[in-house]
Amino acid sequence: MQKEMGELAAEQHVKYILSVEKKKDSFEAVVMEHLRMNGAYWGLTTLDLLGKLDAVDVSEVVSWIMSCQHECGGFGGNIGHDPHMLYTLSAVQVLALFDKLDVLDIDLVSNYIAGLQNADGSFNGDMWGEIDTRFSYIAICCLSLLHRLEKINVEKAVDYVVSCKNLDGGFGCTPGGESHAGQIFCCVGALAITGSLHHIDRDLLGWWLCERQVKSGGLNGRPEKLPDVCYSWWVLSSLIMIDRVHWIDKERLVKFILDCQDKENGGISDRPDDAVDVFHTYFGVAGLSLLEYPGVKAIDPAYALPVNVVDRVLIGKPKSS
Ligand SMILES: CN(C(=O)[C@H](Cc1cnc[nH]1)NC(=O)OCc1ccccc1)[C@@H](Cc1ccccc1)C(=O)N[C@@H](Cc1ccc(O)cc1)C(=O)NO
Ligand SMILES: [Zn+2]
Repeated sequence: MQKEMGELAAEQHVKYILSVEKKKDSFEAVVMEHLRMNGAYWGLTTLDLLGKLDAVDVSEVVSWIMSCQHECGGFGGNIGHDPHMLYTLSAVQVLALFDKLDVLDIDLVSNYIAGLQNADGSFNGDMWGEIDTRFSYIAICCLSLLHRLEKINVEKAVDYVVSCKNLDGGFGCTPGGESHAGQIFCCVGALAITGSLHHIDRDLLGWWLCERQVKSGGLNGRPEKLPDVCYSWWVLSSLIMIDRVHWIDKERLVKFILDCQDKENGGISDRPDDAVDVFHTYFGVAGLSLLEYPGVKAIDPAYALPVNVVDRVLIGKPKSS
């Protein structure tokens, strides 16, 4: 039956995610081939948020993930692809989802990440040396999940992130870089995980963030830009971490996300009537989770993983025998 506008077509989105996992020759699969490790994280976290992670073959996914690991400890975006921070975090996050972190040589992976820190506290994305606050977040999030934060200089890592704070209260990818919602998520997330949120002016940054909401209810990434579902994550998770989420209209944002669904074939697009993809399906469902939408599991705004997964990994529970 035709669902009225304001409903999450959860079963359709589950079917869509499972279909993308299967199709190897689709346009999306080819375009995203080098990002396949990220795609696994987006798709599988969506399934878990919708309570359907048991629909996948764990051992098949785990062996594929491990076949992407290099002897240096880092993971590539697909089999045979060069290792990079981006894919290493996604691999760790997926293994955490499955409660399979014990398949990892934890010290090998954490030495790979720690080896990418520079003297000024910043991080390179890989051996080619691109520096970006994205990689500060990835290093801190990953090492926190692996209980190996002591392998890096956390104080210098925090100092570098703070050095990227702008006069508008936001953060850029390097010192002096323009404020952008994605970079703000990375910097706020890194500070949240290291217990360093006191460096943030919550009202100033909260104002910049709540100004991202446009009349349609959607959020954009920078002033004057179009709204985009993935910013429902980058902006919203940042607002929640600094306790200013009440400054936006949550109902209208829910409506914007629901309007971006393809309710027949499943999937969520960046804005209404655009083509759906796994990336925006994940960030749409994750956004609804942050908005406490019924039927969606709670997600942790800093770790971008279901709360029950974060609790299990950080607090740890005796492994079920
Ligand atoms: C690499 N990438 C992006 O650059 C997206 C593109 C986009 C989607 N909607 C609007 N633009 N942008 C993006 O993730 O921006 C958020 C962001 C920017 C900087 C830092 C962190 C997050 C997306 C993939 C994508 C490409 C093209 C179209 C859809 C998805 C992506 O992998 N984003 C990564 C974060 C990221 C962002 C930028 C990068 O250069 C690399 C990685 C992520 O979300 N990991 O979980
Ligand atoms: Zn987007």
